Amino acid sequence: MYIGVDCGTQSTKVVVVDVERGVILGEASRPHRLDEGENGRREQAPSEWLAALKGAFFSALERAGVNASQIRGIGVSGQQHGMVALDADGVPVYPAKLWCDTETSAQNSDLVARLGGEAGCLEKLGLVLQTGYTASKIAWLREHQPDAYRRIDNLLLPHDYLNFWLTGERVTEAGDASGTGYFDTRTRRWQLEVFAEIAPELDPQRVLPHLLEAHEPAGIVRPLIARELGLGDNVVVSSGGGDNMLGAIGTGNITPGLITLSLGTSGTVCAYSPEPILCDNAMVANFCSSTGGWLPLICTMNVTSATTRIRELFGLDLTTFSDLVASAPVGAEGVTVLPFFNGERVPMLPDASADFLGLNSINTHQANLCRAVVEGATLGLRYGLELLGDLTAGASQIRLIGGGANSPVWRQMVADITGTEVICPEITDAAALGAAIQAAWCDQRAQGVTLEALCNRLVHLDAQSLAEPNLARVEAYQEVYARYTQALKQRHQNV
Ligand SMILES: Nc1ncnc2c1ncn2[C@@H]1O[C@H](COP(=O)(O)OP(=O)(O)O)[C@@H](O)[C@H]1O
Ligand SMILES: O=C(CO)[C@@H](O)[C@H](O)COP(=O)(O)O
Repeated sequence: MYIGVDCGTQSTKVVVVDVERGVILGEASRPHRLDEGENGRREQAPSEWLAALKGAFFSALERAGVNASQIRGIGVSGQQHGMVALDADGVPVYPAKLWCDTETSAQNSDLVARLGGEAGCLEKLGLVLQTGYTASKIAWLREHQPDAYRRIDNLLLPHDYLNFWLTGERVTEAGDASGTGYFDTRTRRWQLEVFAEIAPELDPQRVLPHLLEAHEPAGIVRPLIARELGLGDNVVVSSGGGDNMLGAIGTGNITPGLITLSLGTSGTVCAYSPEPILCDNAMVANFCSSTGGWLPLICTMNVTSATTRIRELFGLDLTTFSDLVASAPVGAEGVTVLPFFNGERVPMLPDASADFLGLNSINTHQANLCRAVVEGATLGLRYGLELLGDLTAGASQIRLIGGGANSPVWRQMVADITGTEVICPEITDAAALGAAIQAAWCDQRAQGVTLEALCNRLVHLDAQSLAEPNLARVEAYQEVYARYTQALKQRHQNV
């Protein structure tokens, strides 16, 4: 039995997997709070992740009917980019600034300029720095919290921090490290010249975690934690990775030809490549995978965060919201929403706010507003999919994951807006499943067990979730998408 953990933005999920029988035995989640403030500040206390992990761990085991002593290995997936800066005692010097924090957009623009603009970033890092990546968060801390900055002894990402708590080891791997902004995604090594530009006073040998290969263990669960969780001795913890990297494993996206699309707090689209990617469009993140390959990706910042905002504004539960979305026509009678409540990464508008366009006395009602915000979030992902261009060539199916994938209405909308067949894995929290699969790979690789074999055994698609594009709606969405891109163009001109 193996455990997969996924520390997302809104909650931490845990799955228990029986690898021999190829079944998921139980899953559970626990929420965390998001601390939002002026100027795009979005932070979380890492202690909340630990509390959520423990709560979800015990609950998932109970649901699975499994005793913790039966667990052989754990894999951890985490929201990407978050800055977890620890002091010499392993205590955070400041709350974790998250991937969706845009308070550091000025520091990001400054860093991009100092690295020689987009071309300089591509040459040095293999990707263009974006607000949200870890680099500008460190630069921000240096400028705004110099006392905390001076106490930094280690710079980890959320999944590294959970691995550190489990094992006591300060390590990372290429998938998540590629979202720091001080890592060369082509050579899979830290980029020390760029790191010195961001944090000249910090010694990279001391503060940057040791880089592992994806199949290597982060360590063994330390005795104190093993006792607390009821685990046996020598439980292995795999390298883990960013949630998008482990979501790719959990959808079987470990060879070219598939697209994984996530409707989580963020929206992401990614495709696997066995070779390094050097897409020169600054919005494409040329990340590494957590399997030894590469995973070019686009990320939009306002997906379920945006739909939840409107749903809660109207005081609706998920079912009523979904029914209202389904009741409105394609295109919401001319209402267009650019849902950039949190600023946006793709398109690159970190300081943007949301726009509701085309409202008139006839079309302004709940159903259209609900549909338009879901359409706006989904049209943004089509825009991202188009940016990936040839990187998704040959892919005939979208594997849909994340909380929003539980909605049949949304699944059909993704199929109609992208014109591509959509299917969900049995478990929409594919990142947690991917983490469990990676843990089994790490533990059983020496016996000749391959990642491909494990994915074949454990990634089951849910035939009930299949959504085929409806030709009439695909056609209708061409015009809606044109309206959306026109609104984007207008927005860019106004920035
Ligand atoms: N049936 C559904 N329809 C629409 N949204 C849903 C549905 N089920 C869950 N969600 C939304 O999914 C979000 C959580 O998604 P998740 O992928 O777990 O996020 P994260 O990993 O970023 O924490 C919540 O905002 C929740 O409201
Ligand atoms: O920043 C990115 C990807 O670059 C986000 O995708 C985060 O990794 C957060 O993921 P979710 O909480 O939405 O799953």
